[in-house]
Amino acid sequence: MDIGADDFAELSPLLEELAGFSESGGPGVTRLLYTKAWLDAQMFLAERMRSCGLEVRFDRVGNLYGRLAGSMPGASVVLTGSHIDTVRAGGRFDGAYGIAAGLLAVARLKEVYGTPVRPLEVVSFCEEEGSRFPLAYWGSGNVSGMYAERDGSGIFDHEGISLEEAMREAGFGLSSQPDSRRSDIGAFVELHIEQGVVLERMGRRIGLVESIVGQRRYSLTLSGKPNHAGTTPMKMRRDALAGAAEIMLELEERAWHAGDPLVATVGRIEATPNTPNVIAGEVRFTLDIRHDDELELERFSQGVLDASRFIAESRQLTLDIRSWLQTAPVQMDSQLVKVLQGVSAGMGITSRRMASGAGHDAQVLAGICPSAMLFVQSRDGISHSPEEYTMPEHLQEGAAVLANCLRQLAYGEEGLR
Ligand SMILES: NC(=O)NC(NC(N)=O)C(=O)[O-]
Ligand SMILES: [Zn+2]
Ligand SMILES: [Zn+2]
Repeated sequence: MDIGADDFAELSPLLEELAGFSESGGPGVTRLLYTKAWLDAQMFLAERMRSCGLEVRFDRVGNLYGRLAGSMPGASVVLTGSHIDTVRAGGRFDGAYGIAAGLLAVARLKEVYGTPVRPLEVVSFCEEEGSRFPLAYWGSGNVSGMYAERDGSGIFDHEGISLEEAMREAGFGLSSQPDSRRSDIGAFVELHIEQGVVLERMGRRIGLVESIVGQRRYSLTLSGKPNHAGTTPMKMRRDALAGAAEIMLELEERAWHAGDPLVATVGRIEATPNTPNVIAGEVRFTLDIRHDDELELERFSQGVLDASRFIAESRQLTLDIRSWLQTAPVQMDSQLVKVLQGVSAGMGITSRRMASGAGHDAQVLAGICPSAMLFVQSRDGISHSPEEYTMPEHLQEGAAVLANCLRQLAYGEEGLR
């Protein structure tokens, strides 16, 4: 008998508990890499994994694993899970859902079917969003080899704390801890909220992700001359904030012109000294650019950077550009997508193949093992916001589909390369 949505009544309370691990003050959930809220959440999950009878371990960068050993010697691991970090003032489902559902799914499989053939693991990746440090996928990237632990040096957060320092402060980065890099994973299945409106509009319950967009992220620093707002005539100004505004509008206009699926965002801006009666001497801001075609993505990004240089020069500003994320669009494993589709259909649950405009750990894991993703609906497509919401019945249904997929992958003698 298949596991069903009713087996996951504990899911919403677990997500509620996880949402409690947040920087205080709200709104929404803020759980940035290696902060106290982050560490408390990982420790809470570790305890929960232990109480479900899983073997628990942290790796060197702070990824947390719960493992159910398999009976076949040397068999590759079937892995599920997602990321524990959030954006600033994010929702309670992005990332946390895939971990909570994965944990309960593995626990339920253990209860119902006992020891699997292949080892079954749930992971709580330490970081995916790129919200604290100018770097994203630190967790899965250390697993895949996209990053090495030493890449944490020379990367600083807003307050000038290095990634390396923050990692050590949280109790990681020790040579006694297991190396993060893995080569024993046979398949990765990540369950996540859609964060868009496709499923809701189409009236489908499960999204089967076929591809994930490519991304570019940059930090731009424009420098001009801070000066008095009252005594400096307009023609004598070198106003970094006005220059930044012009670049932002140029970016937006180019993005409109390029059309779907190109999207471009300036999500963060900091002006110095950020005072009403001082012309801004320096402005730092970010660019986030995405497309499902690598050539288009690269062409658009270079065009925007050239235009930004031109704007800076014409305003006598200096421009420093730092590129800190470049990911190519990634296809999910077609065989695995078929497995997920078959399981959904077998449970009588409607599904739809789709692309993801959000980045995910699954795109990083795809570099080392067959990877695929399941989506559930997001109310009104809202995410990266305290308003993020998915109905409990949808959450539970997604967990049940995940559990049955994991069962197919880990409890059969065949099916994995
Ligand atoms: N699922 C996500 O929200 N991912 C986000 N984070 C990364 N790293 O892409 C994003 O911005 O799309
Ligand atoms: Zn996110
Ligand atoms: Zn996410």
